[in-house]
Amino acid sequence: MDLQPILDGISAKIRPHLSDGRVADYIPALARVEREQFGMAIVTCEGQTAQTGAAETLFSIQSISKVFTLTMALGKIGNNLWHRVGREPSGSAFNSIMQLETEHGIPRNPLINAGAIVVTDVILSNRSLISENGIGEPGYDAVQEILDFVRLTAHDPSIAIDREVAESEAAHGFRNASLANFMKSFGNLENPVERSLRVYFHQCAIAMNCEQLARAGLFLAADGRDPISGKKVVSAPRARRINAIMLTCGHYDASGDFAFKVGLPGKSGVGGGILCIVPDVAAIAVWSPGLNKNGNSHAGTLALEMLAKETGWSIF
Ligand SMILES: NC(=O)CC[C@H](N)C(=O)O
Repeated sequence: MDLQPILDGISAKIRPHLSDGRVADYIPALARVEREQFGMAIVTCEGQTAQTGAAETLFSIQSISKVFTLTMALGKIGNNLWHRVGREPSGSAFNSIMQLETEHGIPRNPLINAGAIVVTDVILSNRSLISENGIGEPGYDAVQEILDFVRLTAHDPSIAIDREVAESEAAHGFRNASLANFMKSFGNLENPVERSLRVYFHQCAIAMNCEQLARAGLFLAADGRDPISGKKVVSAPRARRINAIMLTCGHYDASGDFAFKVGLPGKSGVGGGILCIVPDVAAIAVWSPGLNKNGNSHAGTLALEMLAKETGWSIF
């Protein structure tokens, strides 16, 4: 299938929709991103690539980082993760605190903020790297390990953290701090709250473009093995399960709607990006900063809907 004309067509059709939605404004670094931007990139399991629009413009991956940290945490503690975080859709906003009280500090799933903070805590407690003098700021190593993992899967060592975004996440992260403190009170965080939050804020602030993101997610489309390098990232059953969680939980309280419209596992972030997996076929990344009321990219979702329709790609 020739993907380039399909992407070019979507790019033209999406234009009138780029002014819909609102750019995330909880931190200044995201609030000043120009809304009318759109980029999309596809990498197939056979190594074919196609891209359109601002596919090389860096954006803040935000919650899309939760897919990479989930993969890492499962690699470290396997199914023990499920004692500390569930795998059910939450049906509520990404930063909701409500369910945590009735569910005793166990977040519904790893792709909402509370769940991702637990996942971060697992990474912190099970770091592979030890700082040079062994007594350095322990959080530093976990941040570096997450960044290294993303660089490895994307095959791009230039990927970096936007320090300004990371700092303002911390300066404005009152809601995330409440989630973390609440979970700590139930004994579901092993590390000091500030340390887990620091790592979480830094993973959200990783800056990537659509090309890099699609490449980084490709192992999830190919049974956990990077089909281009041949390197195994996770086992096939694990890749299948990460995809299942993306499908059911990747768009917060709009996960059902995304499955209905697009029919593929996907993970969104408030930076306007979405990573989408077509099992056995391709990984797709789309970016447009205008968000719908659920905090998911408005034009990005629409573009994926168009792509699914035109290619027939769906898991259903
Ligand atoms: N949905 C998101 O992308 C949320 C990430 C954001 N940094 C937060 O923690 O609130």
